[in-house]
Amino acid sequence: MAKLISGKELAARVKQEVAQEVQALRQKQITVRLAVIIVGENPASMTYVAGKARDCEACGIESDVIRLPEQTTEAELLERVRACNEDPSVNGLLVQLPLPKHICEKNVIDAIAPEKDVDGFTPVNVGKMVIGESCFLPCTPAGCLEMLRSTGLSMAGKNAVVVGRSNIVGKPMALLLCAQNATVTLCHSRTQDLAEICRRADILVVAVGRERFITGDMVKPGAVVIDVGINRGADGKLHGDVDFEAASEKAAFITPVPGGVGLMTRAMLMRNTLEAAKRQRGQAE
Ligand SMILES: Nc1nc(=O)c2c([nH]1)NC[C@@H]1CN(c3ccc(C(=O)N[C@@H](CCC(=O)O)C(=O)O)cc3)C=[N+]21
Repeated sequence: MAKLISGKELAARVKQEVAQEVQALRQKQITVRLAVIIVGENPASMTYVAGKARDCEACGIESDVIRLPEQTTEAELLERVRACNEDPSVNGLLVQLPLPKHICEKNVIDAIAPEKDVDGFTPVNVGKMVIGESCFLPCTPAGCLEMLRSTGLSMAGKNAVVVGRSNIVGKPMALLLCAQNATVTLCHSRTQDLAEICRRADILVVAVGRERFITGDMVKPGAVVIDVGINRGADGKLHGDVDFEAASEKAAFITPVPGGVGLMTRAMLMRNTLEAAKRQRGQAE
């Protein structure tokens, strides 16, 4: 039976550390602030943004949620982004994705000042990550890495399989695992013999967005399984991409959904926001 990697416990620990540092900064009259821009009323996005605002409060980080209507034009949104870039009281800035179809996500991400890009989505931060320079790591893969570290197992030389090649999760996850000296295989919708490849994985990270995509027979006995999926099932509940019950019988460690990677994503955002404030402060001095 697999041990559970609790996103709840790990995220609480990270947030506790962030809260302590934020408090120490406050004693020096330094505040930490995150601006979150959300366009439209996608219910999932609204839930995530509410969660981020709650985490900010728990960490003593000031949060500004800027809610814009669905019909907001790209030019109007870009103007908001620029205003946040120029506002010295804003340390971290993120624009919740997905954006309405009439807005080009690339143009919006490109407009975010890299030093405030706490999502790690701008080309500058992505490029730095690729070459191993200090940067803001994207929150979801960074959270997965923390969960892997929490097992105490070494990643060096292990077979790591990442299923899903999105810019936000799969691709950066593969790079981070590579930096940990794992042997990485990045799989996607065109991969042949996916089950075969998954069965060789000592570390299996899944981010495809399909309920029960990974079945029990695809999990190697003793593997560490990280489930990034968040799917609203026909039962109205949240499910990951992994058949949790079946995979639990094989894996040594597994993350739950809910209560797993999602909570760590938010905790990493808090850490990045604190880091942004410290770096900007360092620049000002
Ligand atoms: N610019 C941008 N940055 C993001 O970081 C970003 C984004 N856009 N778009 C969407 C994805 C998704 N994401 C999640 C964050 C928290 C939970 C989370 O807290 N999940 C809880 C449950 C939440 C619920 O009840 O729905 C859990 O898994 O236990 C999930 C998903 C951030 N994303």
